[in-house]
Amino acid sequence: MKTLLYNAKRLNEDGAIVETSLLIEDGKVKEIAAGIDSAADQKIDCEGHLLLPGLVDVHIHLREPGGEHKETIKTGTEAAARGGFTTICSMPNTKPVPDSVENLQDVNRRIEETAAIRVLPYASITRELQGGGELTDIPALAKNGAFAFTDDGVGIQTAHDMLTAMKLAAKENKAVVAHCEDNSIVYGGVVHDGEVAERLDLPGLPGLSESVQIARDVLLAEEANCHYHVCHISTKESVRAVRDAKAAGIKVTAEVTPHHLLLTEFDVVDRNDTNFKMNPPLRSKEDHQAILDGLFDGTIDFIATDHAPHAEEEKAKGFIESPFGIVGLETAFPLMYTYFVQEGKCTLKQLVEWMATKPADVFDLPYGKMEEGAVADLVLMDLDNEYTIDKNDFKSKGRNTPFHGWKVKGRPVLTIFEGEIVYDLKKEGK
Ligand SMILES: NC(=O)N[C@@H](CC(=O)O)C(=O)O
Ligand SMILES: [Zn+2]
Ligand SMILES: [Zn+2]
Repeated sequence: MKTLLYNAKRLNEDGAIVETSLLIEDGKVKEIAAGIDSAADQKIDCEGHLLLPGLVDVHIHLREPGGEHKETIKTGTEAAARGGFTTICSMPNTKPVPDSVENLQDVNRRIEETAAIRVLPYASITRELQGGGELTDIPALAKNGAFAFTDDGVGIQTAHDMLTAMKLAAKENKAVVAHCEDNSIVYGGVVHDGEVAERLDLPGLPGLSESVQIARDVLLAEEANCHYHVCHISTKESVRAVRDAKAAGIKVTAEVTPHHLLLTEFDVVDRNDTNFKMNPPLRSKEDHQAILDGLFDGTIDFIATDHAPHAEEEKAKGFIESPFGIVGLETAFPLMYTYFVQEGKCTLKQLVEWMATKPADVFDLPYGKMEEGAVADLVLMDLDNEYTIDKNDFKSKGRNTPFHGWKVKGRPVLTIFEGEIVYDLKKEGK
């Protein structure tokens, strides 16, 4: 089976946009060159749009099994494809938790049956995602399809448990991926512990609960010689701890979310708008500047959405009672393109590195690059397509976004996974 994508553009080595065509054969990129004139079973006119490697997101929540009213593997992967993603890694805070080989195999069976794109599932570090207590059988889970290990949603509370997990994961050449939160200094917080918490009279979540675990964990990672990856980094001190650890040669990497790059605590203005409630919370202006600096100097390696869908009735319970989390898969690229690339904060090449190449490289995945011989995971972006984000338009079941109504430019129009079309904007009649 051959597919020819013609009349397209691509980014060259220097980040310039040049004319191209691309030939797919049997699910792989066969040739990338201008004016390929080959016989093909299918020819697609790219209408001058930009071909990029399919985006990669190593931090998303699919909710299946156990939370199908929030999202399913089907709806979550359709949302991902619509957002231009072809590889996503699913977090283990499901019911049941993938904390045994049997449960992990069940997740993989479901993925095989219903996923629109590639899903690589995490297994948990602890039984039932308790952040401590009994650890899972990390060697067995590693040998049976765990992408990496995490208790995302909770922090690992003791150094002993974290060290044991890291030593086991390192032996299997797997990463430990950490939601960093020391429960002893969280104090029931729901927004950043700062000016806005006081103004809105909401309990504050101190940045220290995150950074103190990162500072601990980088030393444990050094001892265990383990790849340690920090989820959704959000504070100045956290960035400093990662920067210092990298300088010391420790195998640490970190991700940041689009919402922490685009918003601060001052965007939380309404005590009832829980679309601004997520963990970690939107932080101070100083923290925001530090994560920008960290992303630009390479301390923070890439962007991940932390797509966390919740049902509307759950999010309607107010700032104290509602669950933490917002969706992100369908808005990440347009938001980052509009508010970073278009505003001259970064180049398009940098954005593609942060959203495709680097997350794949950090986890040794053979994706995230558009090159001959690679799996044909591609996205066609219409950089001139202007529209308004509408939560009611999402393929995700989640409507919990703080970006509803934002004007954006740049939109995936066609997503190709292993050589097959998995999303086509034209079919939406847009
Ligand atoms: N980020 C969130 O606010 N929520 C996530 C959990 C998590 O990523 O910690 C969720 O599963 O809803
Ligand atoms: Zn988390
Ligand atoms: Zn998460």
